[in-house]
Amino acid sequence: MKKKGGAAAAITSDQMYSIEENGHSGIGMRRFLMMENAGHGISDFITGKFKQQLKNKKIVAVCGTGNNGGDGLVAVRHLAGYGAKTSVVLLGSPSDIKSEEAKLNWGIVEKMDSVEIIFGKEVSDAVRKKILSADIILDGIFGTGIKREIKDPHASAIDAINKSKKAYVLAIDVPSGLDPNTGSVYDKVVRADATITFHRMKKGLVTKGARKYTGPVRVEWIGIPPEAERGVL
Ligand SMILES: NC(=O)C1=CN([C@@H]2O[C@H](COP(=O)(O)OP(=O)(O)OC[C@H]3O[C@@H](n4cnc5c(N)ncnc54)[C@H](O)[C@@H]3O)[C@@H](O)[C@H]2O)[C@H](O)CC1
Ligand SMILES: [K+]
Repeated sequence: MKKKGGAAAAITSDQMYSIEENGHSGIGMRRFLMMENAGHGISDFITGKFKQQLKNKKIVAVCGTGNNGGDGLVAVRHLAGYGAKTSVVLLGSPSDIKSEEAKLNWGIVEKMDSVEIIFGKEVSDAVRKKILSADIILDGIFGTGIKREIKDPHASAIDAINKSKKAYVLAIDVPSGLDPNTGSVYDKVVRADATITFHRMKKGLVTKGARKYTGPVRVEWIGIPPEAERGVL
């Protein structure tokens, strides 16, 4: 019998997108629900790791404008409820946010006084300081959607995360900069303390050498019915 969660069960990003689409369009398990489960899974991981002792802990979600960033937005919303000092750094402008589900979650955090929001197309000194002073960093820059060379502001954000000496860094789905299919590094990559990946293990996370970027990897089921895998796996 093949071991679930190991290399044998790992899937590609294309397979993941097909499963997601089958779940969304075929079964009606909508993407915003998947994102909610992903974000709650991240929050649950952090509350478990810190034994719910999050009062006044500085948590910074560094988010791109794709759905990896959207997962980060959901996570900070949950974590704000535990008394953490939560911030979102959006690498881009709110009008660049791509999907409906990520826009929906941006609209919510925008209305929360308990979440500080910083956005822009450059990593300013203030943003760098914010990242360096964090106790916990959620890396939501790139997930399965990564393509092409990494430039600023993403490159500087990855550098700032890697410079942090004290923060616990949790990679959302994939450490940003790691190819989810091959495990090769684009130009730079987040060095995470742990990674939480969704639905199934991704091939790139179990390649030789990936572990130094991923840390231990947890696979989190996000409510996509197993039936959505029919015809894909
Ligand atoms: N089924 C699931 O597992 C779910 C996963 N979720 C999360 O969604 C991401 C994938 O989201 P997507 O929007 O497709 O891609 P990314 O967020 O990874 O990509 C961001 C965005 O950035 C663009 N881009 C790619 N490479 C670069 C680059 N080098 N420089 C600048 N910009 C770049 C790209 O075009 C994208 O638009 C997955 O990892 C999960 O975290 C969902 O929440 C729900 C279900
Ligand atoms: K990521």
